Amino acid sequence: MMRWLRKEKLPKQPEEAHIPEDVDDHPAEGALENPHLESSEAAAVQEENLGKATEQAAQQEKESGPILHVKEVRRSFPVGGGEIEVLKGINMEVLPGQLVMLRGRSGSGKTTLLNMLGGLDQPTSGEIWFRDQPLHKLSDEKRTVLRRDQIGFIFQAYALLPLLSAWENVELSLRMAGVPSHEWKQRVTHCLELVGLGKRMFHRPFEMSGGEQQRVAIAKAIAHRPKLLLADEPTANLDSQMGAQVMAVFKNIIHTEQVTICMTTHDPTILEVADHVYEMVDGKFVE
Ligand SMILES: Nc1ncnc2c1ncn2[C@@H]1O[C@H](COP(=O)(O)OP(=O)(O)OP(=O)(O)O)[C@@H](O)[C@H]1O
Repeated sequence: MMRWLRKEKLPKQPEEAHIPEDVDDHPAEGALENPHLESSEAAAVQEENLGKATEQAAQQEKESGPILHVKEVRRSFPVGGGEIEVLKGINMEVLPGQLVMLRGRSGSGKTTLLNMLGGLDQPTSGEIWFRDQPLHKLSDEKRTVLRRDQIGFIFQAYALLPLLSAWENVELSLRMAGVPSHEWKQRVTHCLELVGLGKRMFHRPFEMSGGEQQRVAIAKAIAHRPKLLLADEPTANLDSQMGAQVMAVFKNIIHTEQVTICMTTHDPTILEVADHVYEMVDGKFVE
């Protein structure tokens, strides 16, 4: 049976993450009560313990070396009778729990590199390691499995199915990732609440702002608990306030979901939230 979500039982967002609260005062239809939160005191203890556990997990991950290691990567494409070299010797490391940005002008090669970090494409030469997996050598099949299990993607244009509600969009990604159906309800609720959309769960994309749609896309991308989230210009279609909200969600999920984020951007105003910025010029990183 469906129940109302009582306000005092909503999980708190960390203060530093300015994720907007839903303005709608009506509780979300079908939202779940959390049976573990018997009182506000218990909730506070639970939250504190969770915080400690996630910090420890993040620390352990950090100590275990990079999640991505890119060595001398080059990528050429055949064009006309010749070839164009788009990536010209890229080296980078991404540590677990980092928010890393690739910044550069249009055509500098950011998307080409991001596609390779996610195993959508392979380098002409060089190496890309995802943990102990050599993405540069894996077959299409193995890269597909790795992507499905461990990587989430977010695009500039949200990539939501327009006739499905926010809830159904997120649920669909769990179905596709092969997550057991008994986990869907709790996980979809959790992910949508995490991105500040607990009261927009049953809206369809056209009933939401661009920023809200992008936050649904984030919930969808993290629902199957990927280790790595790749985002191609996730704030490009948003105004500065909505862009800042998306960045606040990113900072938040790094801690709560132990995810690592690598994103491309043109936007200089969001660079300050990055742990590391790689500046790309004509297929190379510059200082
Ligand atoms: N499959 C391909 N075949 C030929 N050229 C390609 C191919 N993919 C990318 N390129 C070229 O590589 C260059 C870099 O493209 P890429 O999309 O990586 O740049 P970008 O920095 O992400 O640009 P933007 O910010 O506009 O998205 C461009 O000149 C593009 O035309």
